[in-house]
Amino acid sequence: MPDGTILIADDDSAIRTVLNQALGRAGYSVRTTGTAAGLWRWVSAGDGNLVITDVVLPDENGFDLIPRIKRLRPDLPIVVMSAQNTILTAITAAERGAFDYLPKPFDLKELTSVVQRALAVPQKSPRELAAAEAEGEENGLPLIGRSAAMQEIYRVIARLTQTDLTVMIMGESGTGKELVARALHDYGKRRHGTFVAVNMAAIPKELVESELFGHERGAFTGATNRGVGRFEQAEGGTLFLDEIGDMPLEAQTRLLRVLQQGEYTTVGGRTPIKTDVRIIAATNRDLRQLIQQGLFREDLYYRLNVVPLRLPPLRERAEDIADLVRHFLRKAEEEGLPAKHLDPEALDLLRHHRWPGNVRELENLIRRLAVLHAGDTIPAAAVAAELKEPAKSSSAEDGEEPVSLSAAVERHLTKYFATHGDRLPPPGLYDRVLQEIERPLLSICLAATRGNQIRAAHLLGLNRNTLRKKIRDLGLEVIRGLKTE
Ligand SMILES: Nc1ncnc2c1ncn2[C@@H]1O[C@H](COP(=O)(O)OP(=O)(O)OP(=O)(O)O)[C@@H](O)[C@H]1O
Repeated sequence: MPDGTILIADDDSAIRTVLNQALGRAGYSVRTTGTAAGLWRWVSAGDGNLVITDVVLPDENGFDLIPRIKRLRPDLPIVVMSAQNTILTAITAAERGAFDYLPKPFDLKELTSVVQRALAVPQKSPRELAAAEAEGEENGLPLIGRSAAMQEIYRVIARLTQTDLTVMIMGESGTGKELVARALHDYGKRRHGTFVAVNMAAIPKELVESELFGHERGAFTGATNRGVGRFEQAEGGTLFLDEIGDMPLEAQTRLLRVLQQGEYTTVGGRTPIKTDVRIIAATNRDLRQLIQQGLFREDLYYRLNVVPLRLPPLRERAEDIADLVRHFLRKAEEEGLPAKHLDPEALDLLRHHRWPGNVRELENLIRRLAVLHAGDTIPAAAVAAELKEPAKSSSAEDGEEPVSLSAAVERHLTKYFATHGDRLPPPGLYDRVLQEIERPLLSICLAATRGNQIRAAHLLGLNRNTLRKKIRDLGLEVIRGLKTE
């Protein structure tokens, strides 16, 4: 039979009754009150082994009460319940020293298991009471969505704010992986350090190592100066490695060393450099499959996957769509567009869409509707037309197949430039980019003509000798009869 007295503060008498019964049945003795003053009286008298409190109480905000309780009784665990289910509620609860946070409505089984854990773990002394952001102010929220799936994400983020653990964020493109990584940084211990994001897929493979670890002067052709790597930039802060599955094997080995020994060497350098960087990785690919194919190191996978966080696709949390739409419409308004809202039927259409490009696709669609639609209520027909519309110029952003080659190249290059922040990419970009395009262009044409160079030259509109030279320069393998017709 578990023992311990649980003090419950909630102004809703129905909730008090339900909790009283559920925890009483589980064997605890329970005392309930509808006010902060009632709770404070018990706590200051030394009663109770655990507090469960609502945030909004008639006489005081639960969040203001927590630090006082913690000062008086640092070991008394506090569980916060709230119907204001935003990321800030979860984080504020963690910052104020709450043991856990339960978004309302919650499952009673979940409550009992939180209670068991809280009573089993000896509480730490109160943590730094960081100034909490104004609660419930949706405008400033980094992540929108109150679905159960997002609540779970917020709780994990809140638990991680006091740690430096390596996190692996998994999720389809556009689900908000980078946003979560930023939230982990912005609300964590390293928030005063720099957040550096690098997209592995956007950097030419041969440059990944120097990009991450920096290079010495003369380390390779074109390295006329010492190059500062992303690790150095992120010192004391967080390094976000996006699309980690695209990291070449040699760079993986260097990264593993950082995670094992906390040090690295620059490209062309010999002296190991100590580093203090928190790593957050993200992927939209199945890393286990890449491991099986020999493309990803298993030992690195385990080092990165200390805390796995799976971001659900938007189609699995359709209940978040209304909040997201409101958020994006408000953003459009802030950008100077007239205020608009969506007709309920239009919203329904959005709830039933599959969203292959996830939140990014929704964001772009709302922006398009806000720009293109004249009236202040956007009707279902306008949404239906947009959803039916095949790719438009911004659909590459939506995570669907890009419309045109130039749109795809533009998207790729924009990402590539963005990964350099204020700096410019290494010189020689023109030739590198053209080669990247030339290579698939030639190999696809050669495959289509079953390696017949005369036909391939004709298809390309190139002189045969020019094609032959390009094949040689690019080191392409030409296999005859590659493609069966
Ligand atoms: N929960 C959310 N609330 C508000 N905006 C969101 C949310 N999730 C994603 N977004 C927005 O959607 C867009 C895509 O998000 P983000 O870049 O974080 O996704 P991602 O998973 O990292 O994508 P990719 O895998 O393509 O890099 C961004 O503009 C981001 O602001």
